[in-house]
Amino acid sequence: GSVLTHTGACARIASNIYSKDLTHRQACTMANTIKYLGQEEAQHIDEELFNEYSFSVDQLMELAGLSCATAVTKGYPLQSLLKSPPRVLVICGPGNNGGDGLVCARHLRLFGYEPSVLYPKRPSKQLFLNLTTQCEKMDISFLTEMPEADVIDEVYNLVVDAIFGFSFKGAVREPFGDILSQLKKITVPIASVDIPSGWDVENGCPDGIQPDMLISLTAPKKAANHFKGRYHFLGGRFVPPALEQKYQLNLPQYPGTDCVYQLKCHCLCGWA
Ligand SMILES: NC(=O)C1=CN([C@@H]2O[C@H](COP(=O)(O)OP(=O)(O)OC[C@H]3O[C@@H](n4cnc5c(N)ncnc54)[C@H](OP(=O)(O)O)[C@@H]3O)[C@@H](O)[C@H]2O)[C@@H](O)CC1
Ligand SMILES: [K+]
Repeated sequence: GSVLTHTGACARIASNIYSKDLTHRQACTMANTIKYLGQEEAQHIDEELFNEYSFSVDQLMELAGLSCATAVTKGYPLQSLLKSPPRVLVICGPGNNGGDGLVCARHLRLFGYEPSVLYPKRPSKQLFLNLTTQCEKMDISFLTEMPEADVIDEVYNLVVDAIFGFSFKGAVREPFGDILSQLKKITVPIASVDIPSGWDVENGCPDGIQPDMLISLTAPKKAANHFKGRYHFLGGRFVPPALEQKYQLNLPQYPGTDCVYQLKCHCLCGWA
Protein backbone atom coordinates (compact mmCIF):
# COMPACT_ATOMS: atom_id res chain seq x y z
CA GLY A 1 0.00 0.00 0.00
CA SER A 2 0.92 3.64 -0.02
CA VAL A 3 3.26 5.00 2.58
CA LEU A 4 1.63 7.54 4.86
CA THR A 5 3.28 9.81 7.39
CA HIS A 6 2.00 9.55 10.94
CA THR A 7 0.13 12.84 10.48
CA GLY A 8 -1.37 11.66 7.22
CA ALA A 9 -2.49 8.35 8.69
CA CYS A 10 -3.94 10.03 11.73
CA ALA A 11 -5.88 12.56 9.66
CA ARG A 12 -7.17 9.89 7.28
CA ILE A 13 -8.37 7.50 9.98
CA ALA A 14 -9.80 10.36 12.00
CA SER A 15 -11.81 11.71 9.07
CA ASN A 16 -13.17 8.24 8.29
CA ILE A 17 -14.46 7.53 11.75
CA TYR A 18 -15.22 11.03 12.94
CA SER A 19 -18.62 11.00 11.26
CA LYS A 20 -19.65 7.88 13.19
CA ASP A 21 -20.11 8.06 16.95
CA LEU A 22 -16.68 9.24 18.01
CA THR A 23 -15.48 12.72 18.78
CA HIS A 24 -12.61 13.97 16.66
CA ARG A 25 -10.36 13.67 19.68
CA GLN A 26 -11.28 10.04 20.37
CA ALA A 27 -10.76 9.27 16.71
CA CYS A 28 -7.33 10.86 16.78
CA THR A 29 -6.39 8.94 19.90
CA MET A 30 -7.33 5.70 18.21
CA ALA A 31 -5.46 6.68 15.07
CA ASN A 32 -2.27 7.22 16.99
CA THR A 33 0.24 4.53 16.21
CA ILE A 34 1.09 3.73 19.83
CA LYS A 35 -0.49 0.44 20.85
CA TYR A 36 -3.29 0.36 23.40
CA LEU A 37 -3.10 -2.92 25.33
CA GLY A 38 -5.82 -5.33 26.35
CA GLN A 39 -5.83 -6.67 29.92
CA GLU A 40 -4.22 -10.04 29.10
CA GLU A 41 -1.56 -8.49 26.92
CA ALA A 42 -0.63 -6.05 29.70
CA GLN A 43 -0.33 -8.97 32.13
CA HIS A 44 1.81 -10.99 29.68
CA ILE A 45 4.22 -8.08 29.24
CA ASP A 46 4.39 -7.68 33.01
CA GLU A 47 5.20 -11.37 33.52
CA GLU A 48 7.79 -11.32 30.76
CA LEU A 49 9.56 -8.31 32.31
CA PHE A 50 9.93 -10.25 35.56
CA ASN A 51 10.44 -13.81 34.31
CA GLU A 52 12.36 -13.42 31.03
CA TYR A 53 14.08 -10.09 31.57
CA SER A 54 14.78 -10.67 35.28
CA PHE A 55 13.63 -7.32 36.56
CA SER A 56 12.48 -7.18 40.18
CA VAL A 57 9.15 -5.59 41.09
CA ASP A 58 10.92 -2.98 43.25
CA GLN A 59 12.95 -1.75 40.29
CA LEU A 60 10.03 -1.23 37.92
CA MET A 61 7.78 0.14 40.65
CA GLU A 62 10.37 2.77 41.51
CA LEU A 63 10.50 3.94 37.90
CA ALA A 64 6.72 3.78 37.56
CA GLY A 65 6.17 5.83 40.74
CA LEU A 66 8.84 8.34 39.74
CA SER A 67 7.07 8.79 36.38
CA CYS A 68 3.79 9.48 38.17
CA ALA A 69 5.30 12.08 40.50
CA THR A 70 7.06 13.73 37.56
CA ALA A 71 3.82 13.88 35.55
CA VAL A 72 2.13 15.55 38.54
CA THR A 73 4.85 18.23 38.62
CA LYS A 74 4.19 18.92 34.93
CA GLY A 75 0.39 19.16 35.15
CA TYR A 76 0.19 20.75 38.61
CA PRO A 77 3.44 22.67 39.28
CA LEU A 78 3.92 23.78 42.89
CA GLN A 79 3.62 27.47 42.00
CA SER A 80 0.26 26.89 40.29
CA LEU A 81 -1.47 25.28 43.29
CA LEU A 82 -4.32 27.26 44.85
CA LYS A 83 -3.98 25.89 48.38
CA SER A 84 -1.02 26.23 50.68
CA PRO A 85 0.56 24.04 52.01
CA PRO A 86 0.75 22.05 48.76
CA ARG A 87 -1.19 19.05 50.05
CA VAL A 88 -1.88 16.05 47.83
CA LEU A 89 -3.98 13.02 48.79
CA VAL A 90 -2.56 9.71 47.50
CA ILE A 91 -4.97 6.76 47.68
CA CYS A 92 -3.31 3.35 47.42
CA GLY A 93 -4.98 0.03 46.61
CA PRO A 94 -3.99 -3.53 47.59
CA GLY A 95 -1.87 -4.48 44.54
CA ASN A 96 1.11 -3.14 42.63
CA ASN A 97 -0.84 -0.08 41.50
CA GLY A 98 -0.97 0.86 45.20
CA GLY A 99 2.80 0.29 45.41
CA ASP A 100 3.28 2.75 42.55
CA GLY A 101 1.24 5.20 44.63
CA LEU A 102 3.53 4.81 47.67
CA VAL A 103 6.60 5.44 45.51
CA CYS A 104 4.85 8.41 43.90
CA ALA A 105 4.06 9.89 47.33
CA ARG A 106 7.73 9.61 48.37
CA HIS A 107 8.93 11.39 45.22
CA LEU A 108 6.24 14.06 45.54
CA ARG A 109 7.60 14.76 49.02
CA LEU A 110 11.10 15.12 47.57
CA PHE A 111 9.68 17.48 44.93
CA GLY A 112 8.25 19.78 47.64
CA TYR A 113 4.62 18.62 47.84
CA GLU A 114 2.93 17.51 51.09
CA PRO A 115 1.42 14.11 50.37
CA SER A 116 -0.90 12.24 52.75
CA VAL A 117 -1.58 8.58 52.03
CA LEU A 118 -4.76 6.57 52.47
CA TYR A 119 -3.83 2.86 52.41
CA PRO A 120 -6.84 0.94 53.73
CA LYS A 121 -5.97 -2.61 52.61
CA ARG A 122 -2.30 -3.40 53.10
CA PRO A 123 -0.74 -6.61 51.81
CA SER A 124 1.74 -8.31 54.14
CA LYS A 125 4.52 -8.65 51.52
CA GLN A 126 7.88 -7.20 52.56
CA LEU A 127 7.96 -4.88 49.52
CA PHE A 128 4.85 -3.02 50.67
CA LEU A 129 6.02 -2.91 54.30
CA ASN A 130 9.27 -1.34 53.10
CA LEU A 131 7.53 1.24 50.91
CA THR A 132 5.26 2.15 53.85
CA THR A 133 8.20 2.58 56.24
CA GLN A 134 10.03 4.74 53.69
CA CYS A 135 7.02 7.07 53.50
CA GLU A 136 6.58 7.18 57.29
CA LYS A 137 10.26 8.05 57.75
CA MET A 138 9.77 10.95 55.37
CA ASP A 139 7.00 12.43 57.51
CA ILE A 140 4.28 11.44 55.08
CA SER A 141 1.11 11.02 57.12
CA PHE A 142 -1.20 8.02 56.75
CA LEU A 143 -4.91 8.74 57.12
CA THR A 144 -7.07 6.36 59.10
CA GLU A 145 -10.19 6.96 57.04
CA MET A 146 -11.34 8.38 53.73
CA PRO A 147 -12.22 12.08 54.07
CA GLU A 148 -15.61 13.26 52.78
CA ALA A 149 -15.61 14.85 49.33
CA ASP A 150 -16.09 18.42 50.66
CA VAL A 151 -13.14 17.99 53.04
CA ILE A 152 -10.94 16.79 50.18
CA ASP A 153 -11.95 19.84 48.13
CA GLU A 154 -11.11 22.12 51.04
CA VAL A 155 -7.79 20.62 52.11
CA TYR A 156 -6.09 19.04 49.09
CA ASN A 157 -4.93 20.38 45.74
CA LEU A 158 -5.34 17.08 43.94
CA VAL A 159 -5.82 13.36 44.46
CA VAL A 160 -3.52 10.66 43.10
CA ASP A 161 -5.58 7.56 42.35
CA ALA A 162 -3.38 4.47 42.79
CA ILE A 163 -6.20 2.11 43.76
CA PHE A 164 -6.47 -0.39 40.89
CA GLY A 165 -4.35 -1.05 37.81
CA PHE A 166 -4.49 -3.55 34.98
CA SER A 167 -5.52 -6.55 37.16
CA PHE A 168 -8.83 -4.99 38.24
CA LYS A 169 -11.85 -7.19 37.45
CA GLY A 170 -15.55 -7.38 38.27
CA ALA A 171 -17.64 -5.28 40.63
CA VAL A 172 -15.74 -3.03 43.06
CA ARG A 173 -15.49 -4.51 46.57
CA GLU A 174 -15.44 -2.47 49.81
CA PRO A 175 -13.90 -0.36 51.15
CA PHE A 176 -13.11 0.83 47.64
CA GLY A 177 -16.74 1.31 46.56
CA ASP A 178 -17.20 4.02 49.21
CA ILE A 179 -13.86 5.60 48.37
CA LEU A 180 -14.66 5.76 44.65
CA SER A 181 -18.10 7.24 45.31
CA GLN A 182 -16.43 10.11 47.26
CA LEU A 183 -13.97 10.57 44.39
CA LYS A 184 -16.88 10.96 41.96
CA LYS A 185 -18.07 13.97 43.99
CA ILE A 186 -14.83 15.94 44.37
CA THR A 187 -13.98 18.94 42.21
CA VAL A 188 -10.18 18.98 42.69
CA PRO A 189 -8.38 17.11 39.90
CA ILE A 190 -7.66 13.38 40.02
CA ALA A 191 -4.44 11.98 38.56
CA SER A 192 -4.91 8.26 37.86
CA VAL A 193 -2.01 5.82 37.84
CA ASP A 194 -2.19 3.48 34.82
CA ILE A 195 -6.01 3.12 34.75
CA PRO A 196 -8.78 5.25 36.23
CA SER A 197 -9.76 3.05 39.19
CA GLY A 198 -13.06 1.24 38.86
CA TRP A 199 -12.91 1.41 35.05
CA ASP A 200 -12.98 -1.81 33.07
CA VAL A 201 -9.39 -2.15 31.81
CA GLU A 202 -10.57 -2.36 28.20
CA ASN A 203 -14.01 -0.76 28.03
CA GLY A 204 -13.74 2.07 30.56
CA CYS A 205 -16.73 3.12 32.67
CA PRO A 206 -19.01 5.95 31.53
CA ASP A 207 -20.32 6.68 35.05
CA GLY A 208 -16.99 6.14 36.81
CA ILE A 209 -14.49 8.70 38.13
CA GLN A 210 -13.30 11.20 35.51
CA PRO A 211 -9.61 11.92 36.08
CA ASP A 212 -7.98 15.08 34.78
CA MET A 213 -4.67 13.27 34.31
CA LEU A 214 -3.83 9.71 33.31
CA ILE A 215 -0.32 8.30 33.57
CA SER A 216 -0.19 5.17 31.39
CA LEU A 217 2.66 2.86 32.41
CA THR A 218 4.64 0.84 29.83
CA ALA A 219 1.89 1.46 27.22
CA PRO A 220 -1.70 2.74 27.46
CA LYS A 221 -4.46 0.20 28.12
CA LYS A 222 -7.56 0.18 25.92
CA ALA A 223 -9.58 2.02 28.60
CA ALA A 224 -7.41 5.08 27.85
CA ASN A 225 -9.44 5.52 24.63
CA HIS A 226 -12.26 6.76 26.88
CA PHE A 227 -10.11 9.20 28.87
CA LYS A 228 -11.43 12.74 28.56
CA GLY A 229 -9.09 14.64 30.92
CA ARG A 230 -6.52 17.27 30.00
CA TYR A 231 -3.27 15.39 30.51
CA HIS A 232 -2.30 11.96 29.23
CA PHE A 233 1.27 10.97 30.02
CA LEU A 234 3.20 7.84 29.19
CA GLY A 235 5.62 6.69 31.90
CA GLY A 236 7.61 3.66 32.98
CA ARG A 237 10.58 4.17 30.70
CA PHE A 238 12.04 0.73 31.24
CA VAL A 239 10.87 -1.35 28.29
CA PRO A 240 13.73 -3.21 26.59
CA PRO A 241 13.68 -2.68 22.79
CA ALA A 242 13.31 -6.42 22.06
CA LEU A 243 10.18 -6.57 24.23
CA GLU A 244 8.80 -3.43 22.62
CA GLN A 245 9.30 -5.04 19.21
CA LYS A 246 7.81 -8.38 20.16
CA TYR A 247 4.55 -6.72 21.24
CA GLN A 248 4.76 -3.99 18.54
CA LEU A 249 4.18 -1.32 21.16
CA ASN A 250 5.35 1.52 18.85
CA LEU A 251 6.31 3.64 21.82
CA PRO A 252 7.18 7.27 21.13
CA GLN A 253 10.69 8.59 21.68
CA TYR A 254 10.91 10.04 25.20
CA PRO A 255 12.56 13.48 25.06
CA GLY A 256 16.18 13.42 26.23
CA THR A 257 16.44 11.82 29.65
CA ASP A 258 12.77 12.47 30.60
CA CYS A 259 10.86 9.68 32.37
CA VAL A 260 7.48 10.82 30.99
CA TYR A 261 6.15 11.58 27.52
CA GLN A 262 3.04 13.70 27.04
CA LEU A 263 0.73 12.03 24.54
CA LYS A 264 -1.03 14.39 22.20
CA CYS A 265 -2.55 14.13 18.82
CA HIS A 266 -0.03 14.81 16.08
CA CYS A 267 -2.51 15.72 13.37
CA LEU A 268 -3.59 19.30 12.87
CA CYS A 269 -6.86 19.06 14.79
CA GLY A 270 -5.60 21.43 17.44
CA TRP A 271 -5.78 18.96 20.30
CA ALA A 272 -2.58 19.54 22.21
N1 LIG B 1 4.68 -4.12 33.88
C1 LIG B 1 4.29 -2.94 34.24
O1 LIG B 1 3.91 -2.19 33.41
C2 LIG B 1 4.35 -2.53 35.65
C3 LIG B 1 3.17 -2.35 36.37
N2 LIG B 1 3.14 -1.78 37.57
C4 LIG B 1 1.86 -1.53 38.23
O2 LIG B 1 1.24 -2.72 38.60
C5 LIG B 1 -0.15 -2.62 38.29
C6 LIG B 1 -0.76 -3.97 38.24
O3 LIG B 1 -0.61 -4.50 39.51
P1 LIG B 1 -1.33 -5.84 40.02
O4 LIG B 1 -1.25 -6.85 38.96
O5 LIG B 1 -0.73 -6.14 41.33
O6 LIG B 1 -2.81 -5.45 40.22
P2 LIG B 1 -3.62 -4.12 40.58
O7 LIG B 1 -4.26 -3.69 39.30
O8 LIG B 1 -2.83 -3.16 41.34
O9 LIG B 1 -4.79 -4.60 41.55
C7 LIG B 1 -4.95 -5.87 41.94
C8 LIG B 1 -5.49 -5.82 43.34
O10 LIG B 1 -6.76 -5.23 43.33
C9 LIG B 1 -7.70 -6.10 43.92
N3 LIG B 1 -8.90 -6.13 43.09
C10 LIG B 1 -9.05 -6.56 41.82
N4 LIG B 1 -10.31 -6.40 41.41
C11 LIG B 1 -10.99 -5.86 42.46
C12 LIG B 1 -12.33 -5.46 42.66
N5 LIG B 1 -13.26 -5.62 41.71
N6 LIG B 1 -12.67 -4.94 43.86
C13 LIG B 1 -11.76 -4.80 44.84
N7 LIG B 1 -10.46 -5.17 44.72
C14 LIG B 1 -10.09 -5.69 43.52
C15 LIG B 1 -7.06 -7.44 44.05
O11 LIG B 1 -7.33 -7.81 45.33
P3 LIG B 1 -7.82 -9.25 45.77
O12 LIG B 1 -8.46 -9.89 44.54
O13 LIG B 1 -6.59 -9.90 46.20
O14 LIG B 1 -8.78 -8.92 46.82
C16 LIG B 1 -5.57 -7.17 43.88
O15 LIG B 1 -4.94 -7.14 45.13
C17 LIG B 1 -0.16 -1.83 37.02
O16 LIG B 1 -1.41 -1.31 36.70
C18 LIG B 1 0.87 -0.78 37.34
O17 LIG B 1 0.28 0.27 38.07
C19 LIG B 1 4.38 -1.24 38.14
O18 LIG B 1 4.37 -1.34 39.51
C20 LIG B 1 5.61 -1.93 37.68
C21 LIG B 1 5.67 -2.30 36.25
K1 LIG C 1 -5.37 3.66 39.25
